[in-house]
Amino acid sequence: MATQVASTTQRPVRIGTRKSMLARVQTDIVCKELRKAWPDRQYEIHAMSTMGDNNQTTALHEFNAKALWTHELEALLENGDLDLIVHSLKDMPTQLPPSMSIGCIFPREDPRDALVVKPTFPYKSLAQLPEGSVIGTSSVRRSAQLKRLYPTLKFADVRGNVGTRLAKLDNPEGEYTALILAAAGLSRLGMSDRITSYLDKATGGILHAVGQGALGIEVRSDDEDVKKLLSAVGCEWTTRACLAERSLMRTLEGGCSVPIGVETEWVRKNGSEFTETLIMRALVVSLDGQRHVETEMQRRITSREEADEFGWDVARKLVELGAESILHDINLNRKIIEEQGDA
Ligand SMILES: NCc1[nH]cc(CCC(=O)O)c1CC(=O)O
Repeated sequence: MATQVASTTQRPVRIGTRKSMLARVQTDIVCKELRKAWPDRQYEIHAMSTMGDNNQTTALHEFNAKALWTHELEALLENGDLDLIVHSLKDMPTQLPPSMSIGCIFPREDPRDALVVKPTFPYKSLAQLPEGSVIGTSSVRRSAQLKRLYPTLKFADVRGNVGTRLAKLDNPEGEYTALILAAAGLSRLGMSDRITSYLDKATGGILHAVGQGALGIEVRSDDEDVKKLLSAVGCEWTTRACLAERSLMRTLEGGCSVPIGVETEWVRKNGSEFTETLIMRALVVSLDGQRHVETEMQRRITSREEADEFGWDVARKLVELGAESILHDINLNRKIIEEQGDA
């Protein structure tokens, strides 16, 4: 070891991630692309468990869940122990500290949500589930949209990483009939065969989370070296679509705890080639699924700034349609929960 000569005098690129299997698989994707683009650099992967991984009991929506996943890794990035962090974009707060930025966004996996039915049941879709079936999901975005469409289903929290959740579903004594999970996570883990059906606006009737299926790379805003490395590996189509989604969410001040669903789609020419026209479908729904507003808009997007502006305009449209009063009630509800928590 001592005689091994480093191929470069530059310091290694230190990549931070969480410890879950999904986080590691996603980090390997990023590391592999960086090696391909910059073979002369060295890369180190540091996987850490975070507070979000360790705390499985407190309901996710009771505090700022996004900050929970990212805070500890961000502190290491800030002080230089890490050079970049690989996140599921959906878990990244829409507002980063000024010293941090998104260096790039990687190509998106299937962004849809998926229904995963317990293997001992024959049901092939949500519509086939009997009255009172228990759906495991901790996402109010998923449960609120589904309550609206399938009022006879029941919803229960399910925590832990993807593997843990599937084990809870498969447990013969378990309470869940089915789970809702991101198709992207299952696919990256090589478990797409667990998907019973896909849920999107056209088929399952629900819209996915902002940034779902994409990987966001967080860097120090002033680190030109790492930003240059990342400029060779991102995907500009995914970046613009996701920046528009994040701008929508930021404008509506939604976090994990606010049921905002979205779908973005680049209009294709001749069935395949992307054009610069982006379609966005977006929705805000009350926690009980009783009230909702939704819209669909499309616009030509030629820069990240235009993407940002588009998201803002779609949010304004939702507000015009009445999103404000739904969001107001949700925030009120959250405040009451927090006050009870203090007591
Ligand atoms: N909140 C957990 C989380 N964060 C990212 C993914 C899946 C991968 C992705 O959406 O990019 C998941 C699991 C899930 O929602 O099923």
